[in-house]
Amino acid sequence: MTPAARLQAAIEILDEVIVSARDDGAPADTIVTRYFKTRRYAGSKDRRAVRELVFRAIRAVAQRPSSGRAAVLALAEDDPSLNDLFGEPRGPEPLVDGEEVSERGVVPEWLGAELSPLVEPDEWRAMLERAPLDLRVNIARASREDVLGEFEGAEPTPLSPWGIRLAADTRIDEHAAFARGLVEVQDEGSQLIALACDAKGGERILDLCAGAGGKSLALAAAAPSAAILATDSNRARLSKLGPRAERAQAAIEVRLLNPPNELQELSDWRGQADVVLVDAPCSGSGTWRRNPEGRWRLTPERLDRVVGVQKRLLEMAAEMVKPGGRLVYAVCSLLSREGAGQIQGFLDGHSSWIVEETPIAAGRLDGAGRLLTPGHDATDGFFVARLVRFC
Ligand SMILES: C[S@@+](CC[C@H](N)C(=O)[O-])C[C@H]1O[C@@H](n2cnc3c(N)ncnc32)[C@H](O)[C@@H]1O
Repeated sequence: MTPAARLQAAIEILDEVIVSARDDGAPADTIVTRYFKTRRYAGSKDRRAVRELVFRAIRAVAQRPSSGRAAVLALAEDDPSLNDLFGEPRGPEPLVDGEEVSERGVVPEWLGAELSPLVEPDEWRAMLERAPLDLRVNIARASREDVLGEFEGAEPTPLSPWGIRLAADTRIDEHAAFARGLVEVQDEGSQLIALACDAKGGERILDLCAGAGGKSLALAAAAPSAAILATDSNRARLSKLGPRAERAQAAIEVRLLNPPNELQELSDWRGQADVVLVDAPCSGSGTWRRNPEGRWRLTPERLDRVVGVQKRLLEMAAEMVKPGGRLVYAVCSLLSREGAGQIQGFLDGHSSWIVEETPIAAGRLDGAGRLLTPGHDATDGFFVARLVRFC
């Protein structure tokens, strides 16, 4: 493909990404892969170059653009050589005076006021920088030092005692240590959320929003004799946990929940849990460095909806904790309403809970919890708070 044809392909893909972001459809990565399934003439260099263009355009524009072309024109403001490709054979249509160019930026304008006051504009750029590849060592089966030696160029992560860091594009799915269940891909920030639970052997631990089980597996590695129940309302995500647990040789019970019946479905855990982790669905604003088009998906209505779900999940989780037990609430978000605001609301309505300092040496205090940010901690962005039920 010529450079002009690659640019045209990027514009076509971006058009699809825009529709998908509006309709809550497939992620950009999937759309890129799908696009090339029907275009066998494109070689691996073409695919890589087009993918790179698509993601550079997504990173350049904060708010969902009107078209792929408008997004690419925003990118061309940083890289004027792209303008020369318009009107070339197989390239995009020639440029027209006064054409719409999307506004460049990091944070959508309407969302700026929602960010935690800790996230000052000088650290916004870091929210879009490429993340390294972090692995969590399965400390039930190997030490970090042993596993470090198995990966060339690996460094220990600075904040999590379980993590090792590799270059962003390292492939590990065929690595022997991965196949043997000694490592899992997990951002250092996610590892710190599991650390905040301080899981101990013999405890009953409920991971209420377990998804594909990344944090359940970390909890099982930290406390192999704990009784861990991983639940989620998404069957597809939860079904990934079984094979991962098998590879890690971790004993984790899995249960699919069917909203709005979660309380009945968890009746055997009511008031029984030593720890409940609520890794709640959220805006994902802490993970834009991995999913930059998350900015295009978010709307005020979607944010309101997810804040409502978080509140409901917190209420439900509180029912499961036994007196003296702890509730760890986390969101991969940098928005106050989902983090510090959500916990303040909970504390205002529940007098039998107290805040406990999270046992992680990272982040900054944000209300009743801690905030990890890409700019300050070089992790994905997370809010985490730990509450204890005293009666
Ligand atoms: C942030 S993700 C969890 C990520 C996961 N803990 C991990 O470490 O990979 C939030 C999860 O909450 C789940 N969820 C949403 N509503 C739920 C409900 N009512 N009950 C249980 N899980 C729910 C979603 O399906 C999603 O998998």
